[in-house]
Amino acid sequence: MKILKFGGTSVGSVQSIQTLLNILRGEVENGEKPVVVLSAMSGVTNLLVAMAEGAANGIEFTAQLAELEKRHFDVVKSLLTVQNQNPAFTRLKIFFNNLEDLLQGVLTLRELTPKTRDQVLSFGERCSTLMICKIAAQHFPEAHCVDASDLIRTDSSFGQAKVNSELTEQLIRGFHSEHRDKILFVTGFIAANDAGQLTTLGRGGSDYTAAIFGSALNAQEIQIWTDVNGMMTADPRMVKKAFSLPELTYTEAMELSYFGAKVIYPPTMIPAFLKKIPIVIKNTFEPEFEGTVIRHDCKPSNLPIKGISSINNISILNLEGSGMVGKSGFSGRLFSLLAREQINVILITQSSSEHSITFAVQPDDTERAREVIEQEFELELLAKKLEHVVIEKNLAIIAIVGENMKQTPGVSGKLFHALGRNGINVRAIAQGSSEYNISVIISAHDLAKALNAVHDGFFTQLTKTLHAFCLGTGNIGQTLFKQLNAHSSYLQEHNGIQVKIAGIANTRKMMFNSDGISLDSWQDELQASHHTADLQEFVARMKSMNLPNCVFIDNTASPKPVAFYEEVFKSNISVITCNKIGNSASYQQYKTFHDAAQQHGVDFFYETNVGAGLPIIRTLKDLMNSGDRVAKIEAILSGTISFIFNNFKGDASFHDVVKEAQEKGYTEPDPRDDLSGKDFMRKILILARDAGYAMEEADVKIESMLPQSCLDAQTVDDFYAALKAEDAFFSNLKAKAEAGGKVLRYIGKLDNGKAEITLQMVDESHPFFTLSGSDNIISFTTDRYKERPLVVKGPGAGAEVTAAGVFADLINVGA
Ligand SMILES: NC(=O)c1ccc[n+]([C@@H]2O[C@H](COP(=O)([O-])OP(=O)(O)OC[C@H]3O[C@@H](n4cnc5c(N)ncnc54)[C@H](O)[C@@H]3O)[C@@H](O)[C@H]2O)c1
Ligand SMILES: N[C@@H](CCO)C(=O)O
Ligand code: NA
Repeated sequence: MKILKFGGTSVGSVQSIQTLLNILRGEVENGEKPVVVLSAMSGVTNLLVAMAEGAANGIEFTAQLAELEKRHFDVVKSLLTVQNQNPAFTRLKIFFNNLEDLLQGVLTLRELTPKTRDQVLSFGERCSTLMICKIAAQHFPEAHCVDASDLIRTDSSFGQAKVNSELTEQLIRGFHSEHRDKILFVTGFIAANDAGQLTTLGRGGSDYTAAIFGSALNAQEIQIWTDVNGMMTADPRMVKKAFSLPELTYTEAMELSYFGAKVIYPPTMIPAFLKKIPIVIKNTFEPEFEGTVIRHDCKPSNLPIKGISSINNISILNLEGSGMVGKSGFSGRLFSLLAREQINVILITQSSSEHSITFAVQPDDTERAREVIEQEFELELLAKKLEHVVIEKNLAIIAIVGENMKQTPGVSGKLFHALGRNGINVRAIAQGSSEYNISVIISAHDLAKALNAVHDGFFTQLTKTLHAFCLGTGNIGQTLFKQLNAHSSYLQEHNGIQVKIAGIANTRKMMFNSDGISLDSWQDELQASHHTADLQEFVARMKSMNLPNCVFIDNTASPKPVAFYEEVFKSNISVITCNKIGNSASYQQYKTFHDAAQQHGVDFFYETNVGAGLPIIRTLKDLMNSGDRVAKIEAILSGTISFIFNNFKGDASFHDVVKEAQEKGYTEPDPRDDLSGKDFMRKILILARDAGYAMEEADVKIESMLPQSCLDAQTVDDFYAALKAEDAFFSNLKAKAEAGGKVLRYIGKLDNGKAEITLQMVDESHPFFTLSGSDNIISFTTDRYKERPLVVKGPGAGAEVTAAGVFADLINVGA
């Protein structure tokens, strides 16, 4: 025997009622004679409340009553044959007349007692059940309408009546045994006291009705038909990646939905829980979907948690003072007081020093809680054994739930890591020793970010989403977007990583989208954006969007973004940069950035600062972290100059080769930065600092390869003109090298803390002789790589390899 309960939306429209009939047909064809429990049509209970409360305040209800009638009559007209309509209209009309009389009474007396209110509300379920039973009878002649107020006995606590379980079960069993051949359609939510006066069962009342019937009749299962796909891993309005859970234990269901349950209200399920009757939550609007089964014996799962629940607005009250230290009975007094005042305490924490107690309540209860506490503990306050109650508002609770966390170390670590890494401050923590639930209190402002970060952290089989804010849409920036676009589905499938570009800015415009800017149309969108670029605002927006796994990417060659790095780190946002200015300005600044990133637990990646995408920074870091010591670095680290020397052959002009290097995207936006040695100097400086030397720019000796006239040029155009005029100078240089069977090489060296860059002519015995294209080469001589150095070599400039390096840094964020 099964119980099928249909909620408001499942009986709310002609279409959903047709689905309901199909679901029922499936059961009947399997030989079932289910008990069907029904809610009021969606929106009807609220309408009844509004009418009743309105009437108590002298407000007319005729129009609302007409609306109520119409909603039911429209269904009757659509789903009952003409000859069956009149009897249904007559019966419904009697209900509406009774309701009207009642409301008229309320209007006249201007008074709405809880008892009358229950009577008014009962019409929602009574009308829907009558109507649906009549419709069902056309298909199933054994349909039989049952008013649950004849069977469920309660006390007289109107609005939230307590069920007399023993008597009720007797009545239900007796009734059912006489109607075994019937399909019973039962009104949810309503009951009656011993005097036969109507009562209601409170929140989740129809689910409760289903559980009461299920328990009384020892049902094999209780199906709860609603409008969502079962219970989910988190609130789907805040966590887009939330997914439906196939199975939960009763305890998990309780814990998960304790905080702001939407799907079911588990306390109502206790009768089913006690008898170990499985509860199946199904979606009327997607009946094939399996939904969630809540049962006693779930299949083992290897996930440490089942889901994350949350309450989006709570307050906490903090009590401190010597008066409670070592004093038994203090918390007893406190919490009995709150219970007496019907103030629901959502969460409690107390430190083992017993000096303070913190507890969470609904915002509406906050002030009253303070008042009653300060009254109750007036003497302690006067004697200064207790401080005044401190209230904090605008907080939220996030809780991870699952029976698997019991005896599993590392679960709380994961939770706090996800929160900490995203800069979410934890105000209070609670974990019961049953280990089913770890709850933390955070700022309400951080809730969505926290939920997503924690969800990503625990459900790693799902995609992890990185939110990137990118500065610079030039050579590198554009290429990065192209690569991300081309590679996004692979990344998602194979690495479980999704990159959303949440912000883009260049020197002219900026734009934002927390759902991710389209990488097909970003150029048009940026062009059309009404936001004028403003770095300060860009950073402020990035912070206020408060997205999880957030990364700031600097693809500019400007010092301006660098001024914001520290602030960005302090906001727990990682920084990736191909811009060398940040790391190569003062050592103090370099150190500040590294310290700030470390202190805030975020990443600072800049692989492309040296040798573009070649693994140079990473290699050096690994050497250092594993306890090696760098004795010497020798390197060619200008892709531009490499390219120039490798192509400056025969009768090629130096000027033309430089132009070509720029066109190929090897040079800095201003090629003088390459040819003056400045770009190389920055790289040597960054390597030296990463190798542990607190060096400054002035400590790097640079032998310039440019004649003074080129260095003096004001603009890039002037520079090219000067270069052209100096063609003979470079041709001579080349001839001299060639005459000796040598090539020109611009080589940097870091030797025991001394750095220099020199122009050399090397013969084929030199390891750097055979370099080609835009290749960089770097050799690390270290304590461990002493005899033969560790060498990294390959193309060290160009948009593709640089963007690829930024891309790789991005994928490693948070790894
Ligand atoms: N080309 C390479 O091989 C290579 C290799 C490694 C590193 N890099 C570095 O990549 C960076 C970018 O080089 P590029 O060739 O793409 O330069 P680019 O001139 O083509 O593009 C720079 C972009 O930055 C934007 N920009 C500049 N100042 C800005 C500001 N204050 N706010 C917002 N946006 C700003 C510009 O609008 C432009 O879109 C440089 O720092 C360079 O050193 C380049
Ligand atoms: N302009 C740089 C780009 C790589 O940092 C070079 O030529 O090496
Ligand atoms: Na590199």
